[in-house]
Amino acid sequence: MLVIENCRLAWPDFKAEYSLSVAAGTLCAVVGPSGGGKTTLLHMIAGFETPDSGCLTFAGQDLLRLEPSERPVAIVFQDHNLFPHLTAAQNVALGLRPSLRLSKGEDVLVAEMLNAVGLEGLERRKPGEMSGGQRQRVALARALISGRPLILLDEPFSGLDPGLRRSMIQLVDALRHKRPVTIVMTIHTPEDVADLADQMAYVANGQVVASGPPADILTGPLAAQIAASASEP
Ligand SMILES: Nc1ncnc2c1ncn2[C@@H]1O[C@H](COP(=O)(O)OP(=O)(O)OP(=O)(O)O)[C@@H](O)[C@H]1O
Repeated sequence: MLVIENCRLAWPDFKAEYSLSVAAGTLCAVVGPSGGGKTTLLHMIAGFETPDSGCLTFAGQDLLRLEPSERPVAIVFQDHNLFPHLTAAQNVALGLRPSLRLSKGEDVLVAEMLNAVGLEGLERRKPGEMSGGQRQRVALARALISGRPLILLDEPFSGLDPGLRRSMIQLVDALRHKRPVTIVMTIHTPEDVADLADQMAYVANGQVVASGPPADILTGPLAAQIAASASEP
């Protein structure tokens, strides 16, 4: 279980106080208006931002005592942060061994992960030789192969066309059923994830205003606001 309790952050122009619980092995979609604090929430979980007060635990472990690199967290950003001079296989392998010195068994794991995300045959391509969707698959594979149990996806598929976006979300859903991971994903298009997410959290003005089953959130009192934020450019 990921538990965030009254975690406060304050900048001159933005104040946040987050409280949210996400059950282990579930997919939580974070929605809400632009500037509402979705990315900041993920950055805080990953350790890029430190709350002034509050509690943040995962599987009972106090994450606030850990450096970002020590946290059981892998994060995928919208711009996916791939290394342009490395092949798809090497970019994925970084999630396993930052030195890229892989054992034979680890080579096999990388190949299996590339297959799992539908990139068989493209192992030797560099990011510049792949489509946006293929690059996102590499970034996803790198996060998943890290073996870290908490995966944070920050608008990972928003640059893709609607059909590809939906199929990437289905891929995330399929992969999480193969290996138990807890996923928190920010998304601008709640309808893409409504039938797959276990939980939806609406974040606005630096707070989790509501959280629950997607059907309840999408048809509840916030329905109009969620629809409005989904139609923002
Ligand atoms: N390091 C920082 N210092 C000061 N302000 C920051 C910092 N990081 C984020 N903010 C502010 O926090 C607010 C929330 O930003 P955030 O990126 O979390 O929103 P968001 O909901 O993810 O928006 P979007 O949907 O547009 O990506 C913004 O006003 C932003 O300017």
